[in-house]
Amino acid sequence: MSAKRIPVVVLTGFLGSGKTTLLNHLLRHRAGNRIAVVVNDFGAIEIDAMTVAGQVGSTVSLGNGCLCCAVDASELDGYLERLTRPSARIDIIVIEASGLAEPQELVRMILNGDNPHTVYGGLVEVVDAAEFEATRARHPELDRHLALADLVVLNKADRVADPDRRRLLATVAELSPGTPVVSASYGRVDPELLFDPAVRPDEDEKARQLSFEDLEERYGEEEHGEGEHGAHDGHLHAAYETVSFTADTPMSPRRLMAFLDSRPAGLYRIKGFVGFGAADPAHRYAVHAVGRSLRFHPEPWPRGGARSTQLVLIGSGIDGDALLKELADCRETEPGEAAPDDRSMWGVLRYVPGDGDAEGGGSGLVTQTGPGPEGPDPDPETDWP
Ligand SMILES: Nc1nc2c(ncn2[C@@H]2O[C@H](COP(=O)(O)OP(=O)(O)OP(=O)(O)O)[C@@H](O)[C@H]2O)c(=O)[nH]1
Repeated sequence: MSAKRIPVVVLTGFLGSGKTTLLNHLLRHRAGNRIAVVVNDFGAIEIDAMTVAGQVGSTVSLGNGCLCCAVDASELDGYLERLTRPSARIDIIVIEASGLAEPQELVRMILNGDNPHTVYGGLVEVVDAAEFEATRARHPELDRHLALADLVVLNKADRVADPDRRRLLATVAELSPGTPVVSASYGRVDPELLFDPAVRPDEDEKARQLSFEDLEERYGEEEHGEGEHGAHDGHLHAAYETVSFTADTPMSPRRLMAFLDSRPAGLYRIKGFVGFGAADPAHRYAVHAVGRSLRFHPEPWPRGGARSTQLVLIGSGIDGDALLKELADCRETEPGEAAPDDRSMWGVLRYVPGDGDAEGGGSGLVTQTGPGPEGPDPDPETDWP
């Protein structure tokens, strides 16, 4: 059998490190390669799948739950089987793991799969340069994620000063000796790093990458100890709770900003889309909170879909029900409560990145509608009010 085997690359990294951003960059610069994407969202609403969808023909979503603990690995096997049919003409498959996934479990699933048309294409670990040290202090297990990586992308380089970036590069090099590390902003890495045959494992390169046996040796029993959370003990997601919020009534910009300003420290990640009704009828606002940073990206509403707000909140030690109630209270109480010409959107617009801070082609940024915020625009990434 001489049919080419399709590399399956696993893209991992802690919550909000920039995996979807990097993936979208790759999809925009794929140099003729046909890429299939498997997205593993954590949360009942598949925000990541929605963000990637539209960029690529073959996006499949594995839905709610952590792929690393998929009891039913056959769902992934089924997708891989479909994606590797010759009629799909796929050159490379990228699995974007949830921000709480255990990379070794994913790698194990791929190495252990019996699909003769795929080959493990390596693990890309995305690191958030601005959050890395604090995240590592909370989750020392991230060190071993780095140790497994075939390529580390130190992302959000724009958010750290050069000496800090150099220190981080040195730390990553120590944790993952011999692994190539590139720093990037908005995931803008050279796609060749993933697609180049030099990175693709072929028969001779097996020695360089992990084998199933290596994994079993390193992580075999230790990862599967049964405890309070069953087989998930020690997994990042065991400590996190995810809640999903949907509203068909527009959100009040003022009340939503008050909610975001006072969000609890444990609420590490918020992502989704917000509709502000009459305050900006033409756009929905993609929202991303990662740690204390907050961003809104206005984009035209997709045609034909319902104009609803959809948010996923992920945190540790959070009271999910209370947060959902608070969010429900952020809905407009009267239709058209926030008008386009009042100042209600100013709080939101402070967190829309400026031109010099775009993610590059196709990020969907638009110019601000209505009057801009007064005074100089603070750096929305660092200036938490
Ligand atoms: N300043 C800055 N922001 C970035 C960079 N890369 C990504 N972001 C922003 O970080 C936020 C999270 O990015 P995503 O790509 O959604 O992160 P993710 O890892 O897919 O998130 P999860 O799937 O929730 O784990 C978004 O607001 C991005 O625009 C970067 O290099 N610099």
